[in-house]
Amino acid sequence: MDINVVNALTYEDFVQLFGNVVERCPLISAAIWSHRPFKDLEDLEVHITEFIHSLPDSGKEGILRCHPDMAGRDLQSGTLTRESQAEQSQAGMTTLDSAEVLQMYRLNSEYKERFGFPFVICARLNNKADIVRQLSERLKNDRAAERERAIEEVKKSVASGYTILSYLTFKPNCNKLTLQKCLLHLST
Ligand SMILES: NC(=O)N[C@H]1NC(=O)NC1=O
Repeated sequence: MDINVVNALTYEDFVQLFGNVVERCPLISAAIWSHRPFKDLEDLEVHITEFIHSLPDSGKEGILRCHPDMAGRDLQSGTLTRESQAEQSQAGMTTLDSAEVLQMYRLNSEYKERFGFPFVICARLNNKADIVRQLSERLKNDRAAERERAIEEVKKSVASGYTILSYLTFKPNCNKLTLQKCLLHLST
């Protein structure tokens, strides 16, 4: 896997490719571009999660507030990003019945009222039952503990099963030349 192509990207192409690795937070990729060259894609993921970890509480809460609710209005109105749409769909959020949609709305509303940021979970690692259970259980946390718990879920979305490479193959609408250049080199 040739990481040199990623390291050679202009910051414009880098942000276009990786800008939504953290939902609706392109600033993070724009910032870690300064840390290239990356040893490999795992090193790139580590830089992203370390940047998040280094933020003050207000910055971490800002990242959380950029996440759309699970089964929320963005899903209902079709305004989720491509990544979120796939993640929420995979977790069963697109096949809820009306009672389940109402339950998620009520739990999300209670959560946001209590914490001032939305319930965030790595949807790809959870199913519908997990999400409802975690939302109900995490409502009982204190604010500081829940902020850190939610940020851990964001980091799981960046690292674990969701490698940056799978992200790369996932974004066909980004700059074709950049993507083809990356995939050609990264797959060798
Ligand atoms: N609220 C929330 O966790 N939203 C995000 N999580 C995820 O995996 N996809 C999303 O849209």
